[in-house]
Amino acid sequence: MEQLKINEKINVREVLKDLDKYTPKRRGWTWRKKVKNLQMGPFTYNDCSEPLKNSIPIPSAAYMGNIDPQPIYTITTEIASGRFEDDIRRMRMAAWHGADHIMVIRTAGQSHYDGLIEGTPQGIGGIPVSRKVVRAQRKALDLIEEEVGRPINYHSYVSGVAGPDIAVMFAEEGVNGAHQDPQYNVLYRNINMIRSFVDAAEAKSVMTWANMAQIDGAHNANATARDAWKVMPELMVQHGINSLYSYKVGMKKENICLSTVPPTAAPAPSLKYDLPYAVALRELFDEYKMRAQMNTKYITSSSREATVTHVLNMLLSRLTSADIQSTITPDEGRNVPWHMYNIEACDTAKQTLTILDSLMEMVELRKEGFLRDKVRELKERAVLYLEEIIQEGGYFQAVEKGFFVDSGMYPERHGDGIGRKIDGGLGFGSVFERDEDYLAPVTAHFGYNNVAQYDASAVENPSKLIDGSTFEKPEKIVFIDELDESDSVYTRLDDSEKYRGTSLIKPEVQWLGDGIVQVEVLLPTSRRVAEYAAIEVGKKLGLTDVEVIHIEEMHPSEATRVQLKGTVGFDIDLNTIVVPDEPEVMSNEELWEEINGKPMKVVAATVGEDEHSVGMREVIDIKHGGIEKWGIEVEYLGTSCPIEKLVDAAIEINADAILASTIISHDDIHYKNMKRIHDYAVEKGVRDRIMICAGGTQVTPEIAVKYGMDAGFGRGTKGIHVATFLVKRRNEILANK
Ligand SMILES: Cc1ncc(COP(=O)(O)O)c(/C=N\CC[C@H](N)C(=O)O)c1O
Repeated sequence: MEQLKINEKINVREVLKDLDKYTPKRRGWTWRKKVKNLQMGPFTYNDCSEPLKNSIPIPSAAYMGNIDPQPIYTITTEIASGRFEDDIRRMRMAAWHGADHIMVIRTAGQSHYDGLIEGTPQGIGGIPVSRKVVRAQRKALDLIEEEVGRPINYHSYVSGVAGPDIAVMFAEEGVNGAHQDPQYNVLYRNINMIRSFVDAAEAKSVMTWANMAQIDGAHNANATARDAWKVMPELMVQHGINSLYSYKVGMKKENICLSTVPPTAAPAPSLKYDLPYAVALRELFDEYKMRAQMNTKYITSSSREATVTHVLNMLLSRLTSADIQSTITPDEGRNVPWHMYNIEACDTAKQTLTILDSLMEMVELRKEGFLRDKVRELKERAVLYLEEIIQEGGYFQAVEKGFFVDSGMYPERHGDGIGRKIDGGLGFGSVFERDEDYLAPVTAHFGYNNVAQYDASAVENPSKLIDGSTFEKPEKIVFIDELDESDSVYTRLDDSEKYRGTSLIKPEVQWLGDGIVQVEVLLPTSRRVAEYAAIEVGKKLGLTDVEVIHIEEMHPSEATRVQLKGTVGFDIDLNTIVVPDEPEVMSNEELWEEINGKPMKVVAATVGEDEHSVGMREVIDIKHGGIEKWGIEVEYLGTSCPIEKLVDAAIEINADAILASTIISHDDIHYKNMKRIHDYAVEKGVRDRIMICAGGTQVTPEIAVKYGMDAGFGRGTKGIHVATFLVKRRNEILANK
């Protein structure tokens, strides 16, 4: 499949073609490459990695030459709408916004499938992670990483009763990272603990062969505990159990990532809890990688609140360390995350980590006092907890006794932990001791394997007995296409075909053509009433399936803020839309020649009671690419300039044009001022020989003209746009004389 074209959408049908012949370009995890003293624009960065070939910077980059610095941390976004074909589109968006770790949430309950899922059925809250889905998404990511110019790590979960099967499939398919932690099976999926640990050894052995990065499941205790900060001691023990088990299976420490979440959020005094914990963890596990996940427990339907929490989570990462910064979408508390919120999460991570560049060159953590006392206390609690587990006979016994996720902070116990039976849970009784003559002629197999009985020279390479396993001979992989002719990507593509490659588009939040929009209203009534009044607003707007997704009191009786979602019943036909051409601009040479040939004078000011000056200065000053650059003579009258003074000055110096900056738009004062300038110039009898332009962030050009301007300039206007207009309009006036 040829490279992606920036101005063309990814063609999912193309991606699906010849999937049975696709083999992964590489295996294993790719870390970002640090660039020491990275120069971007006028700035030097110390904690950044190589810039991208193509990307979308945060909006304020517009003030700084559109630079888009990439922090050194890998940035994760979790994508799983249930339709992998739409997730591919979102992956492309996220990659352009700086994500290089795409984590795919699995369909509800996939941990309980005792085997692989095949084909491309639609998922619930995630996608059924099947070989075909993995292959299609990895193939799409090959194209997307080419487009942005940075390797992208593809990641999902090796958990559940089919863990080893999934690990093998991931290894065959070039998956780059996965969650693998037997404790997750035991505590959160009630899978038998013997089965879980035996499977984990196999799965980890395979992941090691594939050089995959592993993320553990400790973050689940944060999310599950009554009070997340109470499980800090046990979390360190959980990390230790999975990390050491992985290491003993043969996994390299640099591929073992501890999944650590700041345990609290406001209104708790968070850093008093989160910082000591983060320091203690990193001191105990300094040989391993840190996968910092943002807090998902104390997240509500307020995307603003989630974003603030996540920004401070990244301050914590910078104050301590992180190798992977996993983002949580700010709408996680109210939806199956939508496209735009995955992108917001990526931008929040990139923006915050960039702001905090070089932080630890300027601050250091105190070596005595509260922080150190708490760090020590947490370590002591963790060691005591581990000692008691050993006293009780080990991990399995401790789980049986409900040691884990107890709501008391160890050694305080409330007896309400998650208890699991050694002889219980899914898969109990399914583990058998291998016979004397047990043989599995495969690669990366864990444990006893009597290869020598057939060929002593093959002991280190059992698959030699069958001339290579699927790891050595990918052509031996059996690729199963679809199992269900109705529930597959093809039926879904057919259903939404009319929005592919036609002139029809529809608003969407997660799936092409889903028609869902979000509306924000503020209603001058109480919360309870506003909830129902907002739904009426949605219905009167013609929306169906109207639901309130966030509601917030401004005051018990004065007002309530409501965000709702609903579905539109219409398509937009792009053939019926008039899209004005981009304002063309003249070249430097053309402008210099024009102004040299016919000098031009303008009078400029910010009008009315308005002190904003930055915009106008950018349009005027040479160093910002302003109109003086081409020799236009400017008389700048400053800010809060009366209309009459502006026009009188233009008359006095016989100016060719007036430039009025109108930033404040309250009660449409900007348009009212435009009309006053026009009317006063008419009254003075000079309107036909002086061009009048108005500009400002809230100015809509078409409306400015309606209020008597020759031209209006909105957000993002540059000097060259204004200079081009003035020269062209003056030539028109001269031609008509
Ligand atoms: C160790 C482990 N295995 C499997 C799963 C999920 O597996 P199911 O298919 O059973 O849902 C999880 C869940 N957490 C991952 C999402 C979180 N937001 C994260 O980024 O880590 C897990 O932690």
